[in-house]
Amino acid sequence: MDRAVVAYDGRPVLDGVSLRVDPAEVVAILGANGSGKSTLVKSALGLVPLAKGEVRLFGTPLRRFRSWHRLGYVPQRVGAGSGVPATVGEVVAEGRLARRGFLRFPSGADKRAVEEALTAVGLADRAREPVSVLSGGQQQRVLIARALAGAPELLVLDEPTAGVDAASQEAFAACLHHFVEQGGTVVFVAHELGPLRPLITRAVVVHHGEIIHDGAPPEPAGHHAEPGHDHVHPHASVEAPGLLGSA
Ligand SMILES: Nc1ncnc2c1ncn2[C@@H]1O[C@H](COP(=O)(O)OP(=O)(O)OP(=O)(O)O)[C@@H](O)[C@H]1O
Repeated sequence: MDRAVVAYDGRPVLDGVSLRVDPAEVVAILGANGSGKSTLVKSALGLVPLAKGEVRLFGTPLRRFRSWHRLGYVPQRVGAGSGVPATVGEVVAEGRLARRGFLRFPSGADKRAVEEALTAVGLADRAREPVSVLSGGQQQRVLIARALAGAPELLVLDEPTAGVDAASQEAFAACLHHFVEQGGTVVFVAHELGPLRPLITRAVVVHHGEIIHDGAPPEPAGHHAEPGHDHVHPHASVEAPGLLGSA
């Protein structure tokens, strides 16, 4: 994306942001609440219009981009179980639609892709259950499986681990690791890196609609690593000055 400007009701929320992601990168988009992280990701996918600037996906200007099967998107905190009752397997199968077209019945390859995606997130045995009976973290894993089922090259996730139980966070980290090993590219929004920290190759910190750091992941503050430090500072690692190195 090049000099992207996004405004809601005339109020700028992204202020001329330029960002390029190359194949095989694992990029964490960090920043405080309301800094513009979700808006950055959504505008990069054409879900929010740009007031100025340009977005290219896989080198193609957004308005001409049609290869949506090349990317998988997991939105922020949308309960997979909200609204229509659906089973885990049905939700994940939606992830195949961009590949198979809406009017054809699922092929053997579609069914295998759904099974593999559910296995990757550790929910293979839950396919026939209604999504609504799963925990929040498990529902988030269902959405990740839905994105993986389309066999994307690029996975974009908005706060995949926010409010997610530890087991789901670990399952997600393992599945991301596998995806990256297979040559996948990942961009995700996060408040805390947690078990994802070892996977990321680059951190982009957004502050008031601008990128204020792009490079090495910020180190956790020293005292946070001390045993016995148990109270939570969700944004401390990205808000505290001096944690971002010399950038
Ligand atoms: N659809 C919208 N209409 C109006 N204002 C919006 C809309 N979406 C987001 N905003 C505002 O734009 C700013 C940036 O929001 P955004 O969701 O991009 O931030 P964020 O960094 O992802 O925050 P969070 O960590 O809380 O998800 C916030 O002030 C938010 O209130």
